[in-house]
This record gives sequence, C-alpha cells and structure tokens, in this order.
Amino acid sequence: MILCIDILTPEELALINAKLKDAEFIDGKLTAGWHAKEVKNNTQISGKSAITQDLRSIVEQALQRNQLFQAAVHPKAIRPVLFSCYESGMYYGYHIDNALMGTPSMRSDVSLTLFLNPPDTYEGGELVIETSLGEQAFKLAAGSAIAYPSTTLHRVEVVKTGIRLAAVTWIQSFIRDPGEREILFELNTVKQVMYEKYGKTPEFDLVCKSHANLLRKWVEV
Ligand SMILES: O=C(O)CCC(=O)C(=O)O
Ligand SMILES: [Fe+2]
Repeated sequence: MILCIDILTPEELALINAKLKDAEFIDGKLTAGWHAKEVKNNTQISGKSAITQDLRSIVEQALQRNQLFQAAVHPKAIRPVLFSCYESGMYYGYHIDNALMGTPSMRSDVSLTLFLNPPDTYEGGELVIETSLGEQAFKLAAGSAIAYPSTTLHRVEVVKTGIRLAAVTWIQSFIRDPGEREILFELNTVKQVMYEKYGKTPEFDLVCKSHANLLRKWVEV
C-alpha cells in the first residue's frame, strides 16, 4: 500500500524551513548502502549537527500524533530522520533500501518521504516507485508525506531547476507483511466510518472483534 498523508502544520513547516536556511549540507553518499552510493547524488544535513536534533523532534512528534500514519504503518521503531537537499542536476537512481539499519539493527518495512518545499518551486525531483502497475511518480505538497513499502525499487528523478527539500525515514512495523498491514488499515477505516454513521451497533462490535483478533494474530512484539 502506498499512502499520502498530510503530516506537518503550516507552523511546523515554516519552523523547519527557517531552520533549514542555516543548515550545512554534506554529501549524501555517506549514509547510503554500498550499491546505492553509486546512484546517490544529493546532499544531507549531518546527523551530528545541532539543527538536526531540533528538526528531527518536530517531524517525530508530527508522526506520533498522526492517526492515519499510526493506523496505516503501526510503527514499532522509526529511524532518525534525514534531511536532504537536491540542487539542480541532483538525483537518486534506482535502489532498494537496506533491509537492516542502525545499531542495534531494525528492519525497514516502510519508507517515508516528507516533502518540505512547494512542488512548483522546482522542476523534476519526483519520487518514482516501481509497482506492479508500472512506475508511479509522486511530488507532494510541502508538509505531506508518502509512506511506501521498503520492499520496492525506487528513485528520485533528476532536479532540473530549483531545489528539492525533503525529510526521509524508515519504519519497522509491528505488522511485518504489507498485505496484512493493508487489511488491518482497511478494517480500521471501516470501524471508524461505521461508528460515525451508526454508532456502537452489534455489527460494529463484530468488526472490532475481527480487527483486534487479526492484530493479535499478526503483531510482532
Ligand atoms: O528523497 C526521497 O524521496 C527518497 C530518498 C531515498 O530513496 C532514500 O534516501 O533511500
Ligand atoms: Fe531509498
């Protein structure tokens, strides 16, 4: 399942962009796996910089409070967010994200890109994901994120003019299997809608039971 979610408030977005203006960006190859290095051509803020800590906590809090993100992704662990900048001519070619990240290692189940500047201020820079229906390209509004399975090949189209600012991270889910995550997400959506329309009916209770019991069956704790 590929899902686009509004994450940041206008205030958070403005704060992030103000902080990014003072940030120093370094070569993005430093955080890429050995084969992704070959096709990664962007810049990132160093994880050690003081600005990074402030920026990370804004994004992490926004992800924690977002009900749609929580219901779709079931996050168990989230990697420290990386802030990247693609200037004109920069790109990230096709690659697969590392399955294991960090120490102690976590598994990457879901990859997430949060777009930080308006799409009409740069040409190119789409996130292109290879899906069973062919390539799908995404270039979202500032403050919106796309969450997609880490099992997919994906790339960032060359930026032709302007700059592309984004935050990226990876999530280990309590639900490892993307198909199971999708079923739980849909059942949860049905639960919400049924409750809003009809209240706590016996049918609603049955859907709650199926949702809770499937979660119990599939969850990894
Ligand atoms: O910036 C993006 O949209 C994706 C970046 C990416 O694929 C990565 O860092 O592994
Ligand atoms: Fe990637």
